Amino acid sequence: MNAPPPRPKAPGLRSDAIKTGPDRAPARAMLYATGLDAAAIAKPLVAVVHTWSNISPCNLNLRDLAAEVADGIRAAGGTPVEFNTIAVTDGIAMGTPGMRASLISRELIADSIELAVDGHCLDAMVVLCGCDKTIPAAAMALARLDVPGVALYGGSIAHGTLDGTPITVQQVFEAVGAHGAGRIDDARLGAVEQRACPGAGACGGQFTANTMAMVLTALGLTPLGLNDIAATDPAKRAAARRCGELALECLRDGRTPRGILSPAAFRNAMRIVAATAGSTNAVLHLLAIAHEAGVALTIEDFEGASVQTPVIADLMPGGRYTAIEMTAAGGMAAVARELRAAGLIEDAPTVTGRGLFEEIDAAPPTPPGQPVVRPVAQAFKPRGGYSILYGNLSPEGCILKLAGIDTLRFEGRARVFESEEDCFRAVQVGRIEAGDVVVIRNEGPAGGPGMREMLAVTAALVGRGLGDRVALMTDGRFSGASYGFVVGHVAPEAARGGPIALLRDGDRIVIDAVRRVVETDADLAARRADWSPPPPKVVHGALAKYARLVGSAALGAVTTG
Ligand SMILES: CC(C)(O)[C@@H](O)C(=O)O
Ligand SMILES: [Mg+2]
Repeated sequence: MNAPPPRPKAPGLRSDAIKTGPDRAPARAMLYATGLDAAAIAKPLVAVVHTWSNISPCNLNLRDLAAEVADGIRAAGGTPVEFNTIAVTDGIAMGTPGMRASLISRELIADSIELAVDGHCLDAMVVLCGCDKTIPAAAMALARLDVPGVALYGGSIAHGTLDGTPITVQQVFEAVGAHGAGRIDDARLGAVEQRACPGAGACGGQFTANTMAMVLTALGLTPLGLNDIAATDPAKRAAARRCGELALECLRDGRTPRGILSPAAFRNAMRIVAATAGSTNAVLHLLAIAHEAGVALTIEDFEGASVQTPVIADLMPGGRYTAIEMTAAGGMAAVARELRAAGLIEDAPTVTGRGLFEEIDAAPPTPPGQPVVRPVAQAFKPRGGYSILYGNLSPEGCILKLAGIDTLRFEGRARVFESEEDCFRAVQVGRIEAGDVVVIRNEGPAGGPGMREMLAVTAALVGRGLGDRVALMTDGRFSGASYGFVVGHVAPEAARGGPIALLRDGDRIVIDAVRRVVETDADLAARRADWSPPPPKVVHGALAKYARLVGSAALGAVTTG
């Protein structure tokens, strides 16, 4: 890996470059026009970056929080400068061609934060993020820019309730499968759909957004506890204000992200993901964040973390509880406290200037009798929620999600699909049977392009009662709400000649988490001569540009050199 070069740090404020001296009069004229006076211009200019959008609940509260951040910045002696960037909502795009934009948006968000903050020589930043890709993008931008900064997650959505049971968007996706199989009627599907998502906030299980929010805290980029606060909890406003103040403290103390993003911080983050059976997207995103921070992290490091770390939180999709119930049970501090007691996380610097252990000590005690988080000695599962496999079908490595399943080996016959849509249709019309290994290819970072999440398919399988009787492998990825015997991120991907491209219907496939292999006895070498790369699906625009630039999923699917 090429470590990114250190960022030059001149004495004084970065923003002096745009506001100090006679030459800068035009820039000052612009700033006066925005309503600032000379005193405000002289202060540190602190970016308030957010991914607000009203297309979905995930980022809906971020404009309100941005106003609180700005107040915090002013109170601490800075001048806030607000701008927003985009978000692509997986819960809306899922199962459609639009989902190709999802992972690509991660790079665009990180790039746009870089360009806006560097383009105006801003001194520090607070990034407010809400849904899956906006969170890793915030961390990537902080690591890449290395200006003093803080990230804050807008918070989880509350869960809905149906028949007295908490439900989330996961149950809506699964209801689609149950409806397709004739197990529920239109009225029931309508009730699930109406009740699952009661307001602002990102998807409410240990799906990608909540997993990545914990990752931000474990990495030290958000003060412990603040990401646990739900989107609609009035306490979120005070948290936002605090982050505004904190950005100024970081600037004053010279505390920057790369000083926080140590190898220990990444080890802690991997352990938190394993212990909460979180989203496999965390593997992809942590590799990308490490790439920006210049920290050597490999996909194989995730296996070590997962083997050593039992699942100690009983969270959807594999477990029973929602994010709101997790927060009531003590949230991230409760998990971190148990992992620390078992020697499974390390002390590491955080954005507050205090170490992670000091933050854990200062957090409210874990409520007695809570059912969600257990001590390591009474873990729900002996090992973490994912495993990294290799073999003749994935020489660079791929990810098996272990959340929600007890099987460690699956052997079956390949049912090969060239796209998610083809596979989804086959599931919905009942053409997939117990014992099949569903292969969905040409959905990788370059081939998709954009490495779509296969939630529509995995949820449809679960909804038909096939979740533990069918395996799935893909060069695409999974939603945090996916579970079942599913292997994703198969690398190299089909479009770049990975062996998954050579599979045919009926080939015997073995997926074995004990031997850590994904393999076939089909004579792949003999088929190689007949293979040629598929033509690009998109030839113009952002998707085509991404397809040309993106690297392997086993390296985080990054586009920066
Ligand atoms: C729609 C979801 C549940 O947010 C999904 O995209 C995820 O990755 O968790
Ligand atoms: Mg997602």
